[in-house]
Amino acid sequence: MENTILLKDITKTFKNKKAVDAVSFSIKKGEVVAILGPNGAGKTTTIMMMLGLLEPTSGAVEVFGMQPKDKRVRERIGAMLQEVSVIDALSVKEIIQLFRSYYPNPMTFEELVSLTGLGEGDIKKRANKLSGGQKRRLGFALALAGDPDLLFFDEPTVGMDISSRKLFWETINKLKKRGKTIIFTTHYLQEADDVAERIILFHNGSIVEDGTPKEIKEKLTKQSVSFNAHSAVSVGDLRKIPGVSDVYEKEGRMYIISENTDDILAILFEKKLGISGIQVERGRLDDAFEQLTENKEAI
Ligand SMILES: Nc1ncnc2c1ncn2[C@@H]1O[C@H](COP(=O)(O)OP(=O)(O)OP(=O)(O)O)[C@@H](O)[C@H]1O
Repeated sequence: MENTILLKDITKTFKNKKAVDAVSFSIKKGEVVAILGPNGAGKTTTIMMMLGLLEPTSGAVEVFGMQPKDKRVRERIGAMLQEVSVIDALSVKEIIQLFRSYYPNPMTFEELVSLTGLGEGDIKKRANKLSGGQKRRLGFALALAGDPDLLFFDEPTVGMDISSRKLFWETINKLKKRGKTIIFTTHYLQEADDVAERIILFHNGSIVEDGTPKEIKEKLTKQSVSFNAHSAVSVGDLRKIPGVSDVYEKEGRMYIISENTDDILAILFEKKLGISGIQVERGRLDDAFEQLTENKEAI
């Protein structure tokens, strides 16, 4: 399948600081990719290089097999970056129409309004009269104006209320169904877990993990069996069960950590301990993320 994006050994140095350090990856058409990592990990810098807004110090970036700055590339890209700066003197409608005019095959105005949830009242307003959330919606509409094949969103849901967030991700799902390639960053890991097919995890300018949310969680988090604690079952006894890596009691529940929760459940039933309220859980992406970035800090 055609690579939409190809990064070959990209490094970006600001003065003496390596913001991005020898990063390589490719993204295929139609992929929905979350770029995650703590503050300062190099996410925005990488996105800026993919957009052709920053030049790499070394390495090469290809988008649709061309240089990111190529006009033919620009016409197929939409981006919503952290700062939405617009022309204050124009109305929302005028700004959207202006952006539409830059592209050969723009989305219709009506579709842009409906996809981004801009209301009747909003489109008449001048840009400088918009609330933070309305500004994000306008930024979203401008990113979609050219009906692009490739979309970038840098922390898109910051400053959005819950319903705006829901609408935003619903629209992303619609765009995904249309075969668009979508790359986004977020600090809300649940969003990445829910929406992304692939997560590229950055830390200190390098990629430390690249895989599906499921793969990353399975690799980095442990499974647990928990049940309502009761006096007949002690932490010490549970620790003796083969395959148990840890046992602890928290808020009235007993947790058993193990790589093989099926075996643990079988043993618990066999012992007829009379336990209740059983749950089997896998750690969340937050846990994986925390573990990974903490470990790397120690190295
Ligand atoms: N224009 C610049 N001049 C100097 N240093 C910069 C510049 N832009 C970024 N940096 C540095 O490069 C590193 C990576 O920054 P970047 O903005 O890419 O991180 P990020 O992962 O997007 O972080 P955040 O989650 O905070 O947005 C940081 O240490 C940052 O201070």
